[in-house]
Amino acid sequence: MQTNLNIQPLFDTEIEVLCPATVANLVCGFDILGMALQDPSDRIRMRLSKEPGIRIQHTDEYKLPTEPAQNVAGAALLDLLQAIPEPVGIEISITKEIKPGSGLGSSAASAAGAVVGANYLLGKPFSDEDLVRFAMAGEKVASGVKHADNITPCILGGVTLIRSIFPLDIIGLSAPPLQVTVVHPQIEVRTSDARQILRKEVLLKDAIRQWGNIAGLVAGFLKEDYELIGRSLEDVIIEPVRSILIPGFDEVKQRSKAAGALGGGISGSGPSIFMLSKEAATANSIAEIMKQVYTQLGIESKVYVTSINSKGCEVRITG
Ligand SMILES: Nc1ncnc2c1ncn2[C@@H]1O[C@H](COP(=O)(O)OP(=O)(O)O)[C@@H](O)[C@H]1O
Ligand SMILES: N[C@@H](CCOP(=O)(O)O)C(=O)O
Repeated sequence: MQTNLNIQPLFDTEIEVLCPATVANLVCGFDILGMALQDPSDRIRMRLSKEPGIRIQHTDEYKLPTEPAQNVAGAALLDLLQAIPEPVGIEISITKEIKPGSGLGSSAASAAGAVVGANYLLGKPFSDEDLVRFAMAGEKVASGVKHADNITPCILGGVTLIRSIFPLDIIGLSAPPLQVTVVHPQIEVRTSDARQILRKEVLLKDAIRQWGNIAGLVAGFLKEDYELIGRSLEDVIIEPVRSILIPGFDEVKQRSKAAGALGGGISGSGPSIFMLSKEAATANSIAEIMKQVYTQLGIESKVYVTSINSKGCEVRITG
């Protein structure tokens, strides 16, 4: 518990938090790189209560657990509440547009949005780093391990690099304007499953290639060098294993690149696939290719043509 916190609870205020989807890994940066998207987003309505405890409701069809310790938002809030001296209650109602198991940071959106909202209602006693730490307790519930590559861009917006989680070291990266096309084939890949199939050891030659790509991608963002970004979007470690779980992956990637995409790959742990491009017209052509691939495979899909969200979770007073 932190004893010197300045807590000023807003008991009579109701808020809504807009929580953006995120693309983790950015192909080569497993667990360390991520970016927030303009679309889709979840919404969380929240208020404080004088009756201690966390009460969770869902207004969507996903039948997610409402028991706080099993819901990622609840787990993150339990961690946050342990850090404050006075017991308070929190009531939250979650409306998900980011389907769980999508690879678009569905779990992170709930965990991040819940702690951003609670911090606002408590008079903002916590730093962004504190909020990332609390929200990681939610990711542990969803995937079995703490990782901050979705949580951080969801809270801060933009493109972020997590140099380390213990101790937490976050670097916000500038990036040139980019169009992002995302396809979410309507199959579920749980992050916990997609982590279990990964090899535990990496060949040195693959590690060297991956380091080159991560460094190249970060340099490409900072230098606004689209060609460098494109050629660094390569993953020789995770993608060869996980792409097997995603029907149509190779075709989407190959045809999107032929249509002018800078590059792309699996979004988070999949099954969503994202592609980056410079021009809006290219992003729209890629969307058509993605739809075609999944129509031909007989798999329902949802396609988003969007861009980087620079704000992260946004709080609005509703009552
Ligand atoms: N509020 C919540 N939002 C999303 N997923 C949740 C929530 N609470 C618990 N979960 C669980 O987390 C898992 C989804 O997380 P994950 O597999 O990481 O999906 P995603 O890749 O979309 O983030 C599911 O098992 C789901 O039941
Ligand atoms: N680095 C994690 C990211 C998981 O992202 P999600 O959107 O699938 O939850 C991983 O690749 O396992």
